[in-house]
Amino acid sequence: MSVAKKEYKRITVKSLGEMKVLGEKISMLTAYDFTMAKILDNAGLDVMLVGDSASNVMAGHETTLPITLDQMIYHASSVVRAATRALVVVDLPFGSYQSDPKEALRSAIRIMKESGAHAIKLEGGKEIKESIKRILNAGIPVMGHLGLTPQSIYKFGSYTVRAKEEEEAEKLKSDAKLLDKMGCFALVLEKVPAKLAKEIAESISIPVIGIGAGNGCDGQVLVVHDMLGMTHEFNPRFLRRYLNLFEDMTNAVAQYVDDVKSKDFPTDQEQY
Ligand SMILES: Nc1nc(=O)c2c([nH]1)NC[C@@H]1CN(c3ccc(C(=O)N[C@@H](CCC(=O)O)C(=O)O)cc3)CN21
Ligand SMILES: CC(C)C(=O)C(=O)O
Ligand SMILES: [Mg+2]
Repeated sequence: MSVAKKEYKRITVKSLGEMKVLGEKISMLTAYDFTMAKILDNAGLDVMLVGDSASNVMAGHETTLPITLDQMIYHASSVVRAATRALVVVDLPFGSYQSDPKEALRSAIRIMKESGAHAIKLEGGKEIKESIKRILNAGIPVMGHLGLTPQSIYKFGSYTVRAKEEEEAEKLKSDAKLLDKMGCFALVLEKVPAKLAKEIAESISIPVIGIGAGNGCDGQVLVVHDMLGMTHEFNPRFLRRYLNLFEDMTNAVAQYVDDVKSKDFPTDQEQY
């Protein structure tokens, strides 16, 4: 069966729902800064996620927990300035929404107001139901995130595959249905069995965007520095590397160091 491919001038949360219906897979990557976001937007990426993985990738922290709301807004505003077509979604960082629904809404409003982003994402299901409701009631589009939820790493103790056991799988399915029913526009499923992710994608109306969740999802997301091969020590099975930039950039910088030391750079043509 062939499906009509639609050209989108600007991706909206509605476009993603249409893509699911048309069977057009959704492409999403993280973005944390203007220059990278320009490249992603220009390349035709559908969704740019200002992930709290900036805590690891940008700031060098071990986990996503330390990054602050102010820091997320700084990254998000840089990405928003680069986006002409892509939808920009921003992670609510750890500690900015778990206390109570009012705090969650305040944090979401700050992101929308101060960065100009189009939507927010937060981790969790039933436990944060009231917070999600409040944010949705304010007219802010919400993307869910279930499965491996890195903000709860100390509860689980490792980054292993989630929902392999029946009980956790049932909770995941019911959380996914809840997020769909409440009116979230999409859902990220991280590191869960492909069969389960496919079953969920087929049983809910909103797009399911997977990371390590198999090809039955309605879209895929990766951390951009991982797929470009800049983070050479991060090697999960779900990661496909499209470049080996760690190596290429190391060689380029080493060459520059050599050229400066050997006085090869700058030449007459490279000075005034
Ligand atoms: N660079 C980067 N990429 C990511 O995908 C990412 C981050 N940072 N930071 C926040 C979260 C953490 N994420 C993770 C972290 C670890 C694995 C993982 O598979 N780790 C091990 C296996 C761990 C285990 O099985 O115990 C691996 O194979 O590398 C997956 C996603 C996804 N996010
Ligand atoms: C891996 C994606 C889904 C994420 O939440 C992040 O980059 O923070
Ligand atoms: Mg995140």
